[in-house]
Amino acid sequence: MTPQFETVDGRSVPAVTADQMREVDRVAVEEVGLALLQMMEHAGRNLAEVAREVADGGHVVVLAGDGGNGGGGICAARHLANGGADVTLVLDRDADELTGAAARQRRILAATDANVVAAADATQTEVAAAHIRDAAVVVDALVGYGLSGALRGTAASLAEATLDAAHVVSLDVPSGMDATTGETPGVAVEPDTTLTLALPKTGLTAATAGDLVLADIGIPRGVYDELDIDYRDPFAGARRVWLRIR
Ligand SMILES: NC(=O)C1=CN([C@@H]2O[C@H](COP(=O)(O)OP(=O)(O)OC[C@H]3O[C@@H](n4cnc5c(N)ncnc54)[C@H](O)[C@@H]3O)[C@@H](O)[C@H]2O)[C@@H](O)CC1
Ligand SMILES: [K+]
Repeated sequence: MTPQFETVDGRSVPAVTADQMREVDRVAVEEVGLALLQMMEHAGRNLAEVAREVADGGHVVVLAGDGGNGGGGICAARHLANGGADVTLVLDRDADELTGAAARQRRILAATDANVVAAADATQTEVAAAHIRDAAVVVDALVGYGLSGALRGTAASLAEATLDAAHVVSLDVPSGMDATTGETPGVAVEPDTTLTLALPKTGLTAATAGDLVLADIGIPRGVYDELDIDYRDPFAGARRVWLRIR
């Protein structure tokens, strides 16, 4: 049965599959004119605020991959560093292997004093795992709705290391979980909190998502109308709202 999502004051919020969310992003960019980096800035800012609240002055470790999910995580690392937080970014590859928006976010982050670990080999993955164990909060931005098959390689090792972390906040969906079905074909992060973007994803459940927060990334309702998604503004002027899953 597909889970039903509602705000804590009872407003129903439709859920979308990965394919539907890909279409939302496509229409937002190609037909409406939003830039990916604009939406990502809202994602990263929201994520940084949630992580900062949980960390309460402690060390924040941000795990990031090379896609849109990783880009949002690196953006959050910048906002955390700008605000004076003790933050370490852990990449699941060498920094020069990043592409697109993630590479752009990494370049901007270089102007902060955030610590960066590129977990490209076993030694660096062990360094990263030690950071994860000691962190007040770990931000999981390895993979979002772009997951293909079981989590592999360094991303899988880092996800495994989060299972012992004090508190994990996943961006959009837990890495390793299929955003549409909720299935976990291999290792997957088990977050305490999930910050999902724009609309909840159909695969999120109370058991897998932890506490669920929905973040506004600035998509106007015309995008949802174009795709026949029954959208009623859940935010009422707030940047994010808690959701209940039934
Ligand atoms: N409106 C948007 O388009 C926005 C999207 N954002 C995020 O971007 C995500 C979608 O971005 P993408 O389409 O780039 O996809 P993702 O970032 O979800 O996933 C692609 C990345 O994951 C890796 N990957 C996929 N399957 C893997 C596996 N089994 N093992 C290891 N690595 C794997 C790929 O190599 C690639 O680096 C969303 O979930 C969302 O969180 C936000 O950052 C900002 C705004
Ligand atoms: K994630």
